[in-house]
Parts: sequence; structure tokens; C-alpha cells
Amino acid sequence: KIFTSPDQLTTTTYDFVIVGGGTAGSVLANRLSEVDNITVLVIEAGIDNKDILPVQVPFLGVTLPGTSVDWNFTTTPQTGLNNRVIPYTRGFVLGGSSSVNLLTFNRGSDDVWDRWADLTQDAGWSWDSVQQYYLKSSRLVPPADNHSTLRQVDPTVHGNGPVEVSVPGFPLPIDDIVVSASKQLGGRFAFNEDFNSGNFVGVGFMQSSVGGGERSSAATAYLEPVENRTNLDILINTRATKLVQSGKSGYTPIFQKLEIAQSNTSTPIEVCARKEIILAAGVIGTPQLLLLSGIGPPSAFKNSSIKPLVNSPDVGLNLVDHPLVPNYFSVSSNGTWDDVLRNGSILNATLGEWIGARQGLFVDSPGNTLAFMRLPPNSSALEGISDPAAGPQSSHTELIFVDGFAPFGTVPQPSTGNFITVLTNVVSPTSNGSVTLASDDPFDKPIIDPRILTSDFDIQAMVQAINDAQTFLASSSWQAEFKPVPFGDLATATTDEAKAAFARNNSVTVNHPGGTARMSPYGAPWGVVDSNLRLKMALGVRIVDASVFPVIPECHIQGPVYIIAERAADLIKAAYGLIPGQNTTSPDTCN
Ligand SMILES: Cc1cc2nc3c(=O)[nH]c(=O)nc-3n(C[C@H](O)[C@H](O)[C@H](O)COP(=O)(O)OP(=O)(O)OC[C@H]3O[C@@H](n4cnc5c(N)ncnc54)[C@H](O)[C@@H]3O)c2cc1C
Repeated sequence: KIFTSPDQLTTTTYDFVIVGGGTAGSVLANRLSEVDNITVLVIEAGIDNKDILPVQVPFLGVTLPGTSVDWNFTTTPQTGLNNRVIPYTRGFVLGGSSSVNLLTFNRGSDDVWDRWADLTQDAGWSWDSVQQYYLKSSRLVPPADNHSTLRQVDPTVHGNGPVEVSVPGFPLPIDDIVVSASKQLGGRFAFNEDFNSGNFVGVGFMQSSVGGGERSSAATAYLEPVENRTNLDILINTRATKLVQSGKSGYTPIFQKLEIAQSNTSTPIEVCARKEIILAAGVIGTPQLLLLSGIGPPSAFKNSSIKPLVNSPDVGLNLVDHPLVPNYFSVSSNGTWDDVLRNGSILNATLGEWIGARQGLFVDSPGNTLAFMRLPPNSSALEGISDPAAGPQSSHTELIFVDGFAPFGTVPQPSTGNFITVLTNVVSPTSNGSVTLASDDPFDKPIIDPRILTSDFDIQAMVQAINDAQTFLASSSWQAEFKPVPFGDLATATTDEAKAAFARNNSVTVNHPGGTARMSPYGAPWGVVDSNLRLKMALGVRIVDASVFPVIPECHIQGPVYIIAERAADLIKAAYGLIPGQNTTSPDTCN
């Protein structure tokens, strides 16, 4: 059941309390409440996801930042971006960021997972071990227009889970050009039939969390189908404000209790978890809640009223994100969708096609094709550092090809003309930032400083990506009809130095942050959780969301979050001997 106020709960004691009904939280809510007599409470700060048209329509995802489904965070002035402050979108809605994201669905290269296994000294995170969780979380479905997907995707590498994944359902004129340029140029631009086969290098078709032309999110795939289970309560519009120490085991604090509130003027209510409190509040919400509870580096509590309870030096650190630069090109073809965003009647007709039959441009997020690219081996960006990518199947940069003027940056769409956009991203960044408290008020926004483009590697890799985009567009496949010409400030950025300046002026983020409660080997002094995702130096708390990434994956990251959450559900079930369909007598109590 979904409740909108804590007064509606008939109990305040559950087996598991999950903080955050987002991507990972929804998976856990589903998988843990599979066990009949296990009770689960989900606390979600945001709103219900149902009946919000721009959440459902894939193309309209780009309009969600700044609306009621967004936490509306911003960064600190970013020194790598000429002190610009940029929006930092996070889902404030059931399904969390999977309800507001731009839908690209990747599972990460095999190398990503094998590196995690090395870093955590736990083979349970290797690809061989987590593959089952990838297969359990998503499945390939036909594209909205049902076209033949031969050579666009390899059905044999996909699974049978609830998240629906498909290739674009509204082919666009540039799709064939991208494929033909890839085949023409080969080498670093070689065609890759399916990134989700584990090799994230080359040019290929976008796969997105879209089924039947609609967004498939953690809320639609995992939460909605089970929201009427009698052992699952979902409380929305309510924040977890503090973990409360409920006892000690030797010197180790136990946290079984959690304060929740609907505003900073309402009296908090305490809920209790007989077995565990699971933090799935995301890469900003999770470290904020830990810090509000006195769990973090001692320095965080120096001038604060918060009593330090657990010395956990890494909480809120290692915030790593993928930077994104929109590169605009004017084109000679009118085969772009620019007029859809300029002309109300075309927009309404396009929306009508979606509403009437789940067909047309709006069945996809902008960008039907993309490239994941490794830097040339002799790149100066790699001189003197160890390669930041996880291995040869992981890339350093990404190019997304959009058949129109993609409204991702600060440059407004021109009122006339046809454009394409190449979004250039650095997917193995080495810049590293933080989330810290602005105050001890849980309703205050925290201080978010991702330090985008502050490392030499990141800026040099971004310049290489901008150059790669232009090399690709110079091929005869592109020059035959579209004839792309750099537009705006990109037109005058003809040297690497000027391109670096262009990147600093125009970069935003792909919204892929991770790492603020990273996992590390059991017993290691660094890291916030162990490789079973249990909060270190405390009992009763596990963390399951993008904050536990030990290092950022070189891909879009919702797929890895689903994998983490599916594996976490099995780790938790194993820890308590929980078997779906079987009753478990629980000796645990709330103290
Ligand atoms: C605009 C945007 C575009 C993106 N595009 C893509 C993409 O195309 N492909 C891709 O793979 N990834 C994309 N991502 C990233 C991806 O969606 C996220 O990394 C992933 O969904 C994060 O999952 P999570 O479980 O860690 O957190 P979330 O899904 O964000 O869940 C956290 C939940 O906790 C709730 N919460 C936070 N604090 C509290 C609290 N104190 N009390 C109660 N509830 C709380 C939040 O409201 C939220 O519902 C994008 C993200 C954004 C924002």
C-alpha cells in the first residue's frame, strides 16, 4: 500500500526499513517482500510516479529537471567550469532517478565488475558472479515500431527481468549514417552490435529502459506490480531525518531506529527495523543521512550540534561523475526533429502519436546511436598515470549522436535551422569531489561539489572526444547529405586549448554520480561499507545504491545500480535465512 502520511501506518515496527523508494530501493522492496511473513517499510521523500506524463514519455525526460520530480539541487561553483554553478538533478519520486533519467541502459563491461572484485577482495562482485543479477533485472523487448532489430542488438546476451529494454522505436535519418560512417572508418569507430555483450568499445545502437514506447523504471518494473502486498508499506512525501543509536554490542553501536518527518516543523516519528535499516537514498541522500546521524569523518561534526557516533572518514567523499559537453553542428539536411521543439502544433501532433498509439519520435529519449571510445594508446592524457579505465573492454569517452538541437546545456535552441548534437562525455573521470552538510537541518540541501573537469586527464580526454566527434562527422557518410558544420562557440574553437576552454564553458553532467559511501574489503580502514554492503563499525545498517560504487563504471549507471540491488537482496536473504514462499520465525526484536 502507498501511504502519504506517517499517521496512516498501523505499526512502526518492521523487519526491514528501506530509506528511499528509488532505483535500488524499489528492487529491495520487491525482492524482500517476496518472503511472506517479512514486513517491509519504504520511506520515500518524493511523490508518487503515477500519471505524470513527462515521466512516462521517453522523449520528455529532458523536461523533468527543475520540476516537482526533481530534488532541484545545484552544485557549488565549479572551479573546472569557470566557477559556474550547475543543476544537479536527482529523482524526487517513486523510482527515484530511474523515473527521471534519460533511459540509456548499460550493464558495464566485464572489466568494470572484475575490477570491483579486485578492489573489494570479494569475487562475489566479479562479472561471472553478478551476471545472474543482470539477467534477473532486465529483459529485451521489441522496439515500439516493431522493426527488425537484426544487427542492432544481440538478443542472446539479455535476461528475463522486469525492467524492459529496447533499441530505438523511431528510426531517424542519422542512424544509418552513424552505422555507415562506423563501417567506413573502422578502427576506433568500429561497429559494436551490442554493448551489453560486455565490450563497451565501438559504435552502436542505444539500448534504453523503454517498453512499448513507455519509460520502464524501478517504480513501474519493481514497485507497482507488488505495491498491494500486505507485508509491504510504502510511505511517500516523508524523509528519513536521522538514524538513532538503539544500543551497543561491545563498543559497536547498533542502529535499529530511524526518525522520519514530513517537514522541519513537524515532530519526527521513530520507526524500528527488527532486522536492518537499508539506506537506498542515493548518492546525495545517503551520505547526508549518515552525516546527520553522526556517522562520518570527525571533522564534519566540529562546529555542529550533531554528536559524532561512528568515525567513518570516507562518508560523503569520492563523489565522481561523468562530465558532458553538447557539441552543436548545423546541417544541410532537413531530416532533423528541430521543429518539434519550436512549433507547438508539431509538438502536439507528435505527443498525440504517442498518446494515441505509443508511436513516433517521443517513444525514444533523444539519441538513437552512440560510441564508446578508448583514447589512442599514445594519448598525452594517459602519460604518467595508470589507465583510469577498468580494462580494455571499458572506454574513456562516449559520443551520443542526436538528430536535433539537444537542449542539454546552456545554449538556447536557435529559432531557425537544422542541427545535430554530439554529446561528448568522459566515462573514466579522475576528478573527485564531495557531499557535505550545509547545516544540521535535514531539510536543508547539502553542499554538492563534484569538482567536474578538475583533473588534467578529464579535460584532455574531453578534448579528444570533441576531436573524435569532428573526425567522425568529416567522413564521407556524413558529408554526402548532412554536411555538419560546427555551430556557435565550437566553430571558433579550432585548437586543443580553445576546445578545452569550450568544454569548461559548456560542460554539464551526465548525472551519473557515485561513490559517496564506497565499498571496500572487510576490515579495510577506507570505505564506508564492506563488500556485503554493511555499514562498517556499526550494526543494523546496510547501504544499497550508487553511493557504494568503489569506482565509477565506464557506462551509464542505472544498470549497475539494478545489479547491485538484486545482489544485495540475495545477500540479505542469505544473512537471515529468508526463502520466498516460506515462513521465517524471526527472533529479532526492536529495542
Ligand atoms: C537527469 C538524469 C539522467 C540520467 N540518465 C541516465 C541514463 O540515461 N542512463 C543511466 O543508466 N543512468 C542515468 N542516470 C543515472 C541513474 O538514473 C542513477 O544513477 C540511478 O537511478 C541511481 O539510483 P539510486 O538507487 O542510487 O538512487 P535514486 O534512484 O536517486 O534513489 C534515491 C531515492 O531516495 C530518495 N531519498 C533521498 N533522500 C531521502 C531521505 N532522506 N528520506 C527518504 N527518501 C530519500 C530519493 O527521493 C530517491 O527516490 C541519470 C540520472 C539523472 C538524474
